[in-house]
Amino acid sequence: MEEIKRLRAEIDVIDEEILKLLNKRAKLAKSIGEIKKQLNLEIHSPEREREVIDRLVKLNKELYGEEFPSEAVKHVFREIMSACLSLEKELRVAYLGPKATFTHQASLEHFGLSAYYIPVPTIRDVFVEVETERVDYGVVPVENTTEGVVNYTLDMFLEFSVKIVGEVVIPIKLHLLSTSRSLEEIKEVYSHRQALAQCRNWLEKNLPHAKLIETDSTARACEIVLEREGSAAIASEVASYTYHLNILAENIQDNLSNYTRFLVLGKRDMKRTGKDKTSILFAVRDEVGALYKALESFYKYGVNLTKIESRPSKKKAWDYVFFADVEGHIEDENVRLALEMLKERTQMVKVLGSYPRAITEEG
Ligand SMILES: O=C(O)C(=O)C[C@]1(C(=O)O)C=C[C@@H](O)C=C1
Repeated sequence: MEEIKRLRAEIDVIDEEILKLLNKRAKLAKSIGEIKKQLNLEIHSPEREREVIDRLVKLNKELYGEEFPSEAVKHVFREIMSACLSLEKELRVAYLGPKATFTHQASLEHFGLSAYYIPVPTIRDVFVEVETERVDYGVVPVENTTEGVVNYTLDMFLEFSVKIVGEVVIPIKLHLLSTSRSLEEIKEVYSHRQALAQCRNWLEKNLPHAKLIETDSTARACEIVLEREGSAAIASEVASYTYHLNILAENIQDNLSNYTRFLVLGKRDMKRTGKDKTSILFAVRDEVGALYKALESFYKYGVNLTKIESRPSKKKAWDYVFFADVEGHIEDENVRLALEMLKERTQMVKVLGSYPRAITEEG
């Protein structure tokens, strides 16, 4: 016990030191904010934030052998910079709500707890908020490892001129939430279509007679469940706290490594960080080998194509557009040349954005 007391006293001294340094850091950030305002510069600098995190994770590995986990370094500094930024400017972020959706969780992970979050009811509304500059950023889901692409999000890029300025990838852990305490009482299960689909096998095995009802979001399912006895929602752990629901069963998704990718939308071009991705939209001519010729542009300049999706153009029947992700930034020479060639070989090319790749557990 004496030993614990002594060690805690040491921790107290360190905590005070951390606190002192945090306040010193906040003051410096405020000064940077004032200079940026005078010079009319963009206050939020995601490129700088990325640089800070990358540098510290590297130091943490090289100097300290990750005594403090690098994953935690990312989270701690995410929050420190979120708080410092809030002293310079209020960052407004719209996301596909309501509160406690996975998009909310992804937004918090990307912008930290100190941003001002605005839940909006539909993916289209997120695009509208960003396009009309009522918010600085928007966050929408775009694809899931089990269920595939969120077509609705891709289609919005045909209508709006917002840019992709970032991406967030989070593991999706789905739980069965209810006001009831036992599985036997559950007659109805509410959730978003994709969440219900992701738990198909578990539901067939454990609740074969329950009625499955689709809702607009996992969070909306929780709101309904609060008012209906004998019902359960499939939603996140954050939703269980937010709506004060019991977790009846944990991790019920069929595929245990289930991830969703979200896009961060904004209005400006992002600077090159060296770990970037570029998303493009293109339409090919109606002729033999058109897609082959288009994709040859990437092959010729050694640009790695990480994803390609086709969607109806909505202009003409059987007319398609392609959404593609490539590695690199539009200012990288090989990406620039590949896009020039792509423009010559297609009907239309629209760069949706070059942005820093998601910070994942692998780094
Ligand atoms: O370096 C800056 O430009 C700052 O404003 C400071 C700081 C930080 O806390 O490190 C805060 C907000 C920016 O988005 C980036 C970094």
